[in-house]
Amino acid sequence: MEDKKANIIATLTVLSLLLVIIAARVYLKLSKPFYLLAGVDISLILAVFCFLVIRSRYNRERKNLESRYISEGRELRIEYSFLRKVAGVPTKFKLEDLEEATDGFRVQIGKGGSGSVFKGVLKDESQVAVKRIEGEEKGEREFRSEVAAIASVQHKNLVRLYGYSSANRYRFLVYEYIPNSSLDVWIFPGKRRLGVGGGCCLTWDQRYQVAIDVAKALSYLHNDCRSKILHLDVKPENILLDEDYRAVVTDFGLSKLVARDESRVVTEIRGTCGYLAPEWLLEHGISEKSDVYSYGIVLLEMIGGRRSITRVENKRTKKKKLEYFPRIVNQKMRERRVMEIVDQRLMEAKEVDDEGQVMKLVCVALWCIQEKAKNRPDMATVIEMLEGRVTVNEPPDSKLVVVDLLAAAGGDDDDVDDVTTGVRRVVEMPKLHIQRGRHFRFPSVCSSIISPVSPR
Ligand SMILES: Nc1ncnc2c1ncn2[C@@H]1O[C@H](COP(=O)(O)OP(=O)(O)OP(=O)(O)O)[C@@H](O)[C@H]1O
Repeated sequence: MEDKKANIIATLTVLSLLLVIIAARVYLKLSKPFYLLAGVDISLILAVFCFLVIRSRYNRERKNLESRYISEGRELRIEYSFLRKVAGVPTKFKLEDLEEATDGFRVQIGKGGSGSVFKGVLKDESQVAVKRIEGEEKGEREFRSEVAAIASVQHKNLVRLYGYSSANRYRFLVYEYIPNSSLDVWIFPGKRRLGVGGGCCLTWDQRYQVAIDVAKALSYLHNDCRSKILHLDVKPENILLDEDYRAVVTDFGLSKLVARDESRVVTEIRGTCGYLAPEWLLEHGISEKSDVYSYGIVLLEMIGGRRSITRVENKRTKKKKLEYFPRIVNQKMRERRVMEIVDQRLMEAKEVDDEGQVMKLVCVALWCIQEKAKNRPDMATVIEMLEGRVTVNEPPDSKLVVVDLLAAAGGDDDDVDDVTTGVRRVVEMPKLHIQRGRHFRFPSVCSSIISPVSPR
């Protein structure tokens, strides 16, 4: 605008100076005053030209410099945000940023125990999943532990936290977006992806790879971080699949940071029924082996394409009772009939021909769900087993009584939906007392469901 103004003034000045010369020529003829005036006029016109040339050069250079600074600034900003991402420093977002990114929280891609998850796109075009934590006190606790735990971790099989926001009554966590939903929709028939449809089935090889990926993520959390991180909510809903169907573990809402030298911690019961290790009930304190247990249950669910606990109806009495899949697997493994427990859809598609590999996965799973935590392998050993560097021996026989009890503790005959759907429900757990002679006293809610209780 200023440039234009200056150009107009310069042009008008030149024109008026030319007019002065013409007028002088008419009135003064070729007299001495005319030459004097013409000389002054021409010098002024030349001065205006020089001013215009210098000014335009100056402007050009200024513009060049400006655009260089802008692009350098942008590069710096990109570099800064890249470094933040690489260093894993979560950004504090404004609520308006998240509203804009999610288009007013329009596309919901998930719902869990602590809130809803929405799809969004940030200004730098990265796709994100924005988790809106709902609920007052519980939400605050989960929010804090999630930020604390995940802010410091960097592993390709663990979800990345881009940032967070704490505005009004909601708190938000902003994660990288993982496109292929969670493992449950890929292994359990009939499960649907929110807003996308359903009926998906992961191949055997993909399942085996997912088993290795999750083991690596957990091993990293247990062994390679500054503090030991216990996830404490390992289940198919918290295992996301990326574009190549590789696993990315998410949801650190229940996780716990533990000092390296602490072998066990005592904490209130948290987790999802069906995936809780027996030590939660026995009140001995929990450890990373509690994650190993939940992982073992997930392995069994991947092999069988079914939940570890299902509700079955007695054809004769029409009474519903809970069926416990790990016990069936244990029995089939001892009878060397492991192929009978493999997901029927995979068998029909003739996808699984390596019985040895099935046997290996079953044995690893049964090792992981050993009732005594010390008998379970650590996650690093599980990786070695799955990748074939360590021989997998047959696990000791186990009645799985305590485990069965824990599974059942989430619901009784009329109310078992939560235990059979993987929805987190931290129930008032029945206290299990160890009496002399090592008998267990079972509370009434469970006594009708569990199978033979024997002194152990
Ligand atoms: N980063 C992500 N990318 C894509 N989808 C996601 C992402 N995070 C979560 N989801 C979807 O949202 C669902 C619920 O997420 P999440 O498990 O973190 O919520 P939650 O409230 O903590 O659940 P819960 O506490 O019951 O385990 C997931 O099962 C998944 O389908």
